[in-house]
Amino acid sequence: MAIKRRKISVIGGGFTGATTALMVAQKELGDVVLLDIPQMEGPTKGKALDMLESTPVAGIDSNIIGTSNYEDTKDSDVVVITAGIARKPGMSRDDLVSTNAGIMKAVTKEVVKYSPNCYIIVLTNPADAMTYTVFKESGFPKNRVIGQSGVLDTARFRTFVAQELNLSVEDITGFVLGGHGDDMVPLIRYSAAGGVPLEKLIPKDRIDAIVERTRKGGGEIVGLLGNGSAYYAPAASLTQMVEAIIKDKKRVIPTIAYLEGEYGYEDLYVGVPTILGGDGIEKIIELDLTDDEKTALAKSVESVRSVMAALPTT
Ligand SMILES: NC(=O)c1ccc[n+]([C@@H]2O[C@H](COP(=O)([O-])OP(=O)(O)OC[C@H]3O[C@@H](n4cnc5c(N)ncnc54)[C@H](O)[C@@H]3O)[C@@H](O)[C@H]2O)c1
Ligand SMILES: O=C(O)C[C@H](O)C(=O)O
Repeated sequence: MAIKRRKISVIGGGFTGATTALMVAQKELGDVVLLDIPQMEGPTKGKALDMLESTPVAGIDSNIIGTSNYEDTKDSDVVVITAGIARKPGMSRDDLVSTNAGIMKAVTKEVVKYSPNCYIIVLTNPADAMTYTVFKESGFPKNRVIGQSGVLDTARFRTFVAQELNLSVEDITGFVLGGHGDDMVPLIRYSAAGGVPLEKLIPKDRIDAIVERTRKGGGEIVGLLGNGSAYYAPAASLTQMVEAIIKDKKRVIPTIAYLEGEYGYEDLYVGVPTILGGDGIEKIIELDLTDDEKTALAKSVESVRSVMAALPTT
């Protein structure tokens, strides 16, 4: 049988969706379908065509189409959900919960109908609660519903550490645990520059400042943009996750994963280190935490649970 290209659908053709479609295509991970609501069909088709016309210049053989018809997403290998509203200055991600939960339910029904075997990556905020909503609505096994926050939060942390030390971003590693909110938990003990623990390289007050900036990293961009939220780094993060699945890379990266007892929590989607490969979340890595880290994680989990309590019940 002929080998076919992979198919990646991106639901929501706004800032993050369109940027993700382009980045995924630029890595030749497969053919890309960008879908938005019928009222946005023209702009969605226009963005996709514009991207497609960049492919000869870039030397890329990925087809890219824009649509509002879910039939075009049929048999996707990976579906990325970015549909929904984004916050504006003065809002928290949690303010988006009821609107976006409704959108998640509607979108998930269609995604599952046309791609019953796909892997779903959820970006829409509040991301932990939205990933949970998609999981419940899809009926998929937990390894096939994955949320994005940790790659982005860790990327922000790595950026700030690299700036602080004037070192290559490539050599900085880190992990951010917990919910995608202002009380996320950057794990300093597991962060390093070229293998050297950060605590040996950066004074405590500077580390604390970097942790604080990382926690508020989304808000920093929202404040600067004035009308929307970050999309380049989020799209790059989604692209890394799509690549990990499509190429079965078995990357050790933080994702929003469903916990069934890991870290002491049940029936909850929250950010933890995972192995992401050809079967989605193949493993959750349980790190030993100090009492302080456990307390910080508990506080972050509490925030996620309070957002989940606001999820519509029907
Ligand atoms: N988890 C993260 O790290 C992270 C990072 C960035 C953005 N986000 C979130 O991702 C979401 C999208 O952000 P954005 O900047 O792309 O916003 P955006 O407003 O630019 O795009 C959202 C798009 O979704 C579309 N949409 C709305 N309802 C839809 C539906 N039912 N079906 C299909 N499409 C629909 C809109 O028409 C719009 O084009 C927001 O909720 C934002 O907060 C999360
Ligand atoms: O901050 C936001 O609202 C968007 C996203 O979650 C981010 O962290 O950039």
